Amino acid sequence: FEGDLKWDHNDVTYRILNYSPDLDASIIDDAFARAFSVWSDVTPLTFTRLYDGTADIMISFGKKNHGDPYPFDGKDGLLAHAYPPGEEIKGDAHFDDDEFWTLGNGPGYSLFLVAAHEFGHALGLEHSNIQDALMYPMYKYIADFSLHQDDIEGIQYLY
Ligand SMILES: COc1ccc(S(=O)(=O)[C@H](CC(=O)O)C(F)F)cc1
Ligand SMILES: [Ca+2]
Ligand SMILES: [Zn+2]
Ligand SMILES: [Zn+2]
Repeated sequence: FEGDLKWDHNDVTYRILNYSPDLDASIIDDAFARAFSVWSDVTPLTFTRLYDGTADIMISFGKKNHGDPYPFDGKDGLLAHAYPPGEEIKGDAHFDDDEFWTLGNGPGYSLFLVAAHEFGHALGLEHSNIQDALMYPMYKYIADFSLHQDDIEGIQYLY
């Protein structure tokens, strides 16, 4: 998706519009908060959760056609997508609720890992060609996750 280079402010806001039935809402809230802290740990960015109105990053779960020109595809395949910074839908992150969202190493996809990757896009990052980088375009479960140097260099170039 095309978009601006980066946010023109460091105090980025987000709002969780709806939830997946796969995990308890408090678990989802925490997974998103941890995914944001991946990026705030290495930049001057702060992330504040809003409970109404318009936030920079509007987060939602949807299936197939979910209101934008990029429909999801049922189980597997596309897991999620996010728009680069900007107004309106730009910056927003959508998660395919035909996936089974989990956190551990069991079946399904880690909501934390996928969200951390999507939020990278929502901050302006493109894909990495380093397989161990978070921004590598293929999902791979990682137990004790930490950002790769390539991810850190990418985000610190922007902010
Ligand atoms: C590690 O995090 C992700 C890896 C791959 C994906 S994806 O397979 O859904 C990817 C979307 C993306 O790169 O954000 C695909 F092209 F749709 C999402 C998150
Ligand atoms: Ca899918
Ligand atoms: Zn979408
Ligand atoms: Zn991606």
